Amino acid sequence: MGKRQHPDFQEEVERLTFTKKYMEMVIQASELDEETFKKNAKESLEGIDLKDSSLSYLNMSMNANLLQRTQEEIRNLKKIYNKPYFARINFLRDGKEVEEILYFGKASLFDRETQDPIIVDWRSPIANLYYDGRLGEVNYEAEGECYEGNLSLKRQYIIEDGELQEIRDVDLTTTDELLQESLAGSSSNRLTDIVTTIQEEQNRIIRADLNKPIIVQGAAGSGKTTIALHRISYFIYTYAEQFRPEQLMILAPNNLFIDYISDVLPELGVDRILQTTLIDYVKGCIGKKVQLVPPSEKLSKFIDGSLNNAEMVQWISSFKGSLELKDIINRYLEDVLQSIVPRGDFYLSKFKLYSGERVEKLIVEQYNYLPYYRRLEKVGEVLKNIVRTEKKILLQKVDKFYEDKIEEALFKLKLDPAKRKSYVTKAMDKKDELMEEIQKESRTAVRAYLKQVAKHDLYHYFDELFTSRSVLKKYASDILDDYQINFFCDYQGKLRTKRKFEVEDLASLLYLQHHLFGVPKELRARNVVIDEAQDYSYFQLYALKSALNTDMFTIVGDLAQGIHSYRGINDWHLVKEEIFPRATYTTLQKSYRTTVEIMQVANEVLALLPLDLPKVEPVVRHGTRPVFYEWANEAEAVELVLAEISRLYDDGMKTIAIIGKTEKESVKLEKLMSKYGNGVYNTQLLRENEEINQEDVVIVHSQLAKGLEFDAVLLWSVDEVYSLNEIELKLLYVAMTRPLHRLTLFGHSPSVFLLEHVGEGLVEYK
Ligand SMILES: Nc1ncnc2c1ncn2[C@@H]1O[C@H](COP(=O)(O)OP(=O)(O)OP(=O)(O)O)[C@@H](O)[C@H]1O
Repeated sequence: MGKRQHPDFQEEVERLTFTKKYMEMVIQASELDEETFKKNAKESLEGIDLKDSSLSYLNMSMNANLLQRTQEEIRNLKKIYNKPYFARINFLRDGKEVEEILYFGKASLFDRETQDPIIVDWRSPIANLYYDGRLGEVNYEAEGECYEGNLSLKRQYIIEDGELQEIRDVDLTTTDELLQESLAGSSSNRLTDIVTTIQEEQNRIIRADLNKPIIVQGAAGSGKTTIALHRISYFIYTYAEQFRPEQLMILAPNNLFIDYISDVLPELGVDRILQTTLIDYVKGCIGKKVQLVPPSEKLSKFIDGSLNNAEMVQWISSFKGSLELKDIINRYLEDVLQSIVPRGDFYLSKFKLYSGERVEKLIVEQYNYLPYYRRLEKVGEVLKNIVRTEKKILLQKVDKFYEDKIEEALFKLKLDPAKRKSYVTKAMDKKDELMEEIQKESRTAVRAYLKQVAKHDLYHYFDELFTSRSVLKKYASDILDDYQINFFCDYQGKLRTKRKFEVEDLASLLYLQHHLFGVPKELRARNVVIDEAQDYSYFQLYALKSALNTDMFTIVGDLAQGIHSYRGINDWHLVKEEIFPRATYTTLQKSYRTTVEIMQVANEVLALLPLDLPKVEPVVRHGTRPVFYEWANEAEAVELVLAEISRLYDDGMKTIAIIGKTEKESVKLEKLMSKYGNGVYNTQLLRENEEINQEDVVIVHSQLAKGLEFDAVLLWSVDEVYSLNEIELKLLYVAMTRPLHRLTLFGHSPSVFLLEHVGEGLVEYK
């Protein structure tokens, strides 16, 4: 059927026109409301009644809320005006006679008089029928109730610039048509929203119980990042009343990645959420400079074999991320806690105001929900209050005591006049002295009492535990042997001399910071999304959970891409059992990014990994086989690369990346391109804190390419070859799974990409 020959096409054009008109009207009316609210705000500010401020403030804040909501409504409607909806369903509820016709879009719009929905938000419960339901008998849940009925139509719309281009009815056979088209499109170096084509398995994750953590092991290109972002959007929609977007946080692997996902969040109606990296987050929590050894340095050294004592360095990296280290720190913290309990009772002058035992109880038990140093502050506050109230009573008592004595001397005791005089003077002096002492000490007693506790900064504690062999041994002797303890302390000692930390240390730093000093309120997110979570360590996840005091995490990752597995996670079940016992664990096996031909080759590399992961199933989309070009010298290699880039552009590829194995290799590739490339194509050597320039051919190393995607990828090996060890296999797998459409390999022999392990006929050799 031709594009516009659908029998309902005209009717749908009319519906679209109506919807747009209605939106215009609502926008206009809301803009008028906006003016009124603004005027009200101005008037209530001018006429603020200082005597009756509570009522005025109440009015003002109500008005401000209305203004904010109206502005948001206007913003949302304007945003979707050119594409108000993308799908429709016809649903006959059981027991009803008239079908509901519902249009789904990225925001909702209701008829202002009847409250009937004109557009239904894709995140509303009933939208499940579109994503989940086949035609026929279906049901959906809303607010704990299950609604059943019959779904007779699922229709998709292609609307561009506010004009209806095409409509498609989705039945059992054609469900994937729009998905196919959307995947066949071009990558813009930017992640996009997928609300129109969210698949059933993805929808389940987006809408999985929002009150529980979720762990997703997803194949390369299965939509993990995309889904995690859609889940945030769904969360904010569902809990709009309880959560502000600022209370949500995304932890991304680097700033390049944050830039890569930055377009999709506003598209999904989520823009004020905290987006950061683990490194920046921990720095923010500590509030100090943390000088890190460049995180990729160790990986590069592992790869090029330049590490001394690699086995022990590997051990130390994984130990720093283990929950055993957390146990050791816990033991140490118990002693730290004892060390901050002031010794002895609290006195004001010679009067005991509070027993040491009670102070200890406050610190160890009563305030155990607070960081240690906050507990001390609290004790300070308690003692100050006591001083404030007790001081008056004490002064009165002292006054009375000496006045009684004086009176006795003057009127009751039989003393000779000289003695009496001296007695009275002494008593008066003593009284003055004591009262003055009480007055004076009342200002200093608390400070003096707490001063006995030696205070230190975070690094002191970190160093004390990790660089002193005797201290570490005290807490770790049943976990580590002497050789390990000595190695650990020496290793940390060297880092301390350089005043540096490793990325692996972030877990301990955050954990100690949380227990000793606490994390700033604005950084205590209530819901967290972690992407590329396979690169985190168990302890990092544990420390984050403790510091944030919530287990509301969405954790997505792929063990097959765990290039930092020497320090990261190897087993999601351990994460679930030991850190997030309430979590739901789920897997995504389908890849939406890559063509069947490319995925077949990547799957062969995956099979070489010592991991128990099933093959990735590409969504059926065919392309050309990956091609291998053999070169004899560097100049020839560049020539071949340039010719391929030209072909790729001719074939309509928009974003192209050349991926080198390591950072060093990609620097070399950039040099070769500028030496022999005659400036035919602009290249951009990608670094961590850069934005991708879409027009340029991007040169990037495999580790940094993780998470990104391009229309076409050229793997180019000059000096560096991929070998069969686990890290390098993972790097190769990551690199091979970046393209949407085309993969070309350049090397001086097929074995540099381990192609001898790839089944015959899967790669074309030139
Ligand atoms: N349901 C879908 N409809 C359309 N496109 C989709 C769908 N799911 C995923 N995609 C696309 O597939 C590509 C891969 O998605 P994404 O980057 O989220 O995957 P990932 O699992 O995070 O990948 P990786 O682990 O390799 O980084 C993106 O271009 C995304 O837009």
